Amino acid sequence: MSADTSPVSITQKISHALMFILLWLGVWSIAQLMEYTAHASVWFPASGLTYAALLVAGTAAIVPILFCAVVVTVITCMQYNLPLDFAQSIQAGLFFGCAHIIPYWLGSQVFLWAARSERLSIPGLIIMYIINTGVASLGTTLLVIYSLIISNMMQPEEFEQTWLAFWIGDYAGLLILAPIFAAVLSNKLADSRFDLKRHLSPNQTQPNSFFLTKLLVVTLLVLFTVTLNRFTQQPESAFVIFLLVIPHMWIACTESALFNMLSLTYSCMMIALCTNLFGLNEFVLIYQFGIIVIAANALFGIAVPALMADNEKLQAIITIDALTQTASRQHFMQQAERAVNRSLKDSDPLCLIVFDMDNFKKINDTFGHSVGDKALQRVCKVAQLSLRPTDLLGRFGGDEFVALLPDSTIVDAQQVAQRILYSVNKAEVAPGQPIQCSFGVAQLKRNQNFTELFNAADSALYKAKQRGRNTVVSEHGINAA
Ligand SMILES: Nc1nc2c(ncn2[C@@H]2O[C@H](COP(=O)(O)OP(=O)(O)OP(=O)(O)O)[C@@H](O)[C@H]2O)c(=O)[nH]1
Repeated sequence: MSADTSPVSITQKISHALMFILLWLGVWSIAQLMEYTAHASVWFPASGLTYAALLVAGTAAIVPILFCAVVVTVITCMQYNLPLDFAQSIQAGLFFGCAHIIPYWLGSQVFLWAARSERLSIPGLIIMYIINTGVASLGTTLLVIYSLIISNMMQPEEFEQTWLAFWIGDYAGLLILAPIFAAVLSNKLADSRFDLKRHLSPNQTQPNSFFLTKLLVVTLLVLFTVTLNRFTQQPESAFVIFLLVIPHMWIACTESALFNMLSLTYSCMMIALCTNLFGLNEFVLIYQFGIIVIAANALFGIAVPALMADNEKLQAIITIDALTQTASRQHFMQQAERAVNRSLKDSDPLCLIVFDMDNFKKINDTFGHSVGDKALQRVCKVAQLSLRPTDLLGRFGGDEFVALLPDSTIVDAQQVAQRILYSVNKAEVAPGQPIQCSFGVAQLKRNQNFTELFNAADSALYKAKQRGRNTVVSEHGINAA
């Protein structure tokens, strides 16, 4: 068995490693296009890929990334004509690889632990992610610069002017791209250790309306900022880029997490390319900070649709009885109190029917709880068919139900109760075993409140039980015809 499966898993591992290598080198080449000074890009997408790969694939991602680190170091040595021979550049590549991987490995494992423990809410997890990636990218920055210095690829005095741009570039790549790469990789890998979809509400694969308009606003704002900055050559005009927070919050609050991240990637690519094209290297740190602030804000926005969906679920739990899909006791009481006030104010009649299944305990004991549950559901379905859309059916607990009938007199309500009883009797728990119910009906009087109305209907129900069950009794003790 293992002889059969191990070659497949080795093949899979090799194909995953090749995928990491191709993806990483591709992403690194894109970053090269956006490099505005030696060793520093406006943002560094490869950092996002490294973090995501370590998060999703764990140690399996280390060797391919290390290999890529060596390859890009050899290329960089040639690109900058650095005085390193081949063996030295390989050694420098290994140093760079370790310095790049170790902090991201630690950061991703801490994040994985937090996500798996499920102790943090989505906003909590996002805060944790923003801090975690910030610290990890700072750690990587310091270690990588140190590795470049000891490998003679960078002079110690270059540290001061490089570290901040280096850090922010890595941080931006991480903040924006790691979630996208994590989603792509966890889809591709069968043994993924992290599934982003579990933590966010299921992603829509289609954008919502006006998505293109939102992107157009983003595009115009970036173009406006870089044009203004180009003409004025003043740092003040570069700060206009922070206004991107507005369209990105609009996108974050109205689009799924996927389109939120894609639009952020689009903005960052645009900013990086435009600052290059418009020759704004002097102000690039402002743009980098703009990217970080916009991305961190938009990440919080991801939580909004998820929180709204959670809220809707909670609202449904509070207002609807899970078994019968009728109004919960709490919701029914709220609605009934409002209806009572309205009825008293407008002098409109209002009635309440309280009904309870007969010998329900026996049904449970004889046929089991699940048959009992089905009987409860059946009674509600049948009752609902006899009610108007303006009536409200609720479950007060166990096998006791209530129906509120606005604009109905006691005669109307008795007829409705009779109709329900008739339909309920036609339903069977088992062949030859019809469901039976007892009903109490009452009409609201002047100066009564809901509790008094309920007590009147409930004591009518008590009489119905005393009179042999399976009948309708009104508050005056009269059996309905
Ligand atoms: N299957 C099921 N049983 C429930 C549920 N909630 C309460 N019960 C049962 O409903 C039964 C209600 O029993 P009783 O209050 O004695 O009422 P009854 O047997 O209908 O007797 P009468 O009302 O006097 O006719 C209890 O056995 C509860 O365990 C539920 O959600 N599902």
